[in-house]
Amino acid sequence: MDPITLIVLIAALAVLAVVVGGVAFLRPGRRKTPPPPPPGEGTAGGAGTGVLEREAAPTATAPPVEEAPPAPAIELPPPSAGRLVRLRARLARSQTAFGRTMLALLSRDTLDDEAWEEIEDALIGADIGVAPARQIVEDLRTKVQVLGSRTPGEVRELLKGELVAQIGPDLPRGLRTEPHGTRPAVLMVVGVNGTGKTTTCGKLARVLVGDGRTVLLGAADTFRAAAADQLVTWGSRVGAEVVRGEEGADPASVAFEAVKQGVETKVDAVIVDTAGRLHTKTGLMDELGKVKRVVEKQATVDEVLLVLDATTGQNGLRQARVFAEVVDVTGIVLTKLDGTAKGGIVVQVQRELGVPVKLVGLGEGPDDLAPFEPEAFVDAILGE
Ligand SMILES: Nc1nc2c(ncn2[C@@H]2O[C@H](COP(=O)(O)OP(=O)(O)OP(=O)(O)O)[C@@H](O)[C@H]2O)c(=O)[nH]1
Repeated sequence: MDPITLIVLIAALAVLAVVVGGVAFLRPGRRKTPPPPPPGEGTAGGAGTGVLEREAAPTATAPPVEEAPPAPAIELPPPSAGRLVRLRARLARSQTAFGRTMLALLSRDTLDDEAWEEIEDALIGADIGVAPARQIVEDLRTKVQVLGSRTPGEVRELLKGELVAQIGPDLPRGLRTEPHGTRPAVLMVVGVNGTGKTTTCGKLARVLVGDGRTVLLGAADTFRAAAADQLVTWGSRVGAEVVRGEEGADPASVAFEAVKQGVETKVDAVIVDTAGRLHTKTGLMDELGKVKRVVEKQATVDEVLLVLDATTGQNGLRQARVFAEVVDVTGIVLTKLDGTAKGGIVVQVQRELGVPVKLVGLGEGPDDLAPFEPEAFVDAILGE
């Protein structure tokens, strides 16, 4: 091939290459796929290319994802220590009339027989009971004679000493809530309906959770379905499971299941709410006795707490006595102390039933249940 033909051939090949390359470069569908749009973009149509719109289409038409309802927030109640001091204003409101009367009477210049009688009447009026009232008056008379003249501070200390002594500062008031190895502590709550029994179970669960324990609630008050519903509400607020049965189910079987589940799930404490119908003493004895027996097949019953409404006075005390006769009560929960000026019931109920008041209810709020402390109680009655 001569050089001229060769040059012409090379030039023709070069032109061909440029034409083919240019066509290839201009062909559609060879572009790199762009990066996915940031969330929320590129799915709404509008300015995007056809490819992007087609790819985004499934997302745009996907059924809306149903949002799960927000889980209820689990509350962490405050610890129980010092609660009575924090709640003393509740007591003061209802009790200071008694405290003020007593201090005024004892501060009189002359304390004659009539004055001492008035003091005794004021004590009896506060539901302290006749025998303890007489005892207090007798002691105070002797001390006042020894003292001679009395300053208001001395009068207050004298009275405080007498009231605390009658309440019994050394009675064992601690709740037994420690688990036994892998077995939970079991607390049974008994008492007449309407005294605040179910509310007490709920508040007690909060007390224990606030003190760092895990709790399971047993709704063995199968007589009133609303009581179980109430417990479920209390439990859900602090993350405590509730074992309940059908309305009218055997209370003992619910209590058994509750303790069984408590053992299996290794909670620290099981609180069992019971029905408090005062049908007949034998019926009550059978029912509570059976509940206790079946529970004891799996765990020790550490506390049987009797709930008593402080506003019901003698009548409430009479009913409470029936419970104390059919089960071995280990402690009293005195509710509604915020609604009575008769705080002396603490003294009477302990004497009558022979068990210490361990907890007091001072309102309808969830954390208005406090461990009972005699000194703080008397301080609240007498005012600071
Ligand atoms: N003021 C005040 N009210 C209280 C206290 N304790 C409970 N109550 C109220 O008393 C009412 C009765 O309480 P419940 O717990 O339903 O009574 P219960 O004894 O369980 O009654 P049953 O479930 O029928 O056995 C409720 O309105 C409570 O809020 C308290 O210490 N102070």
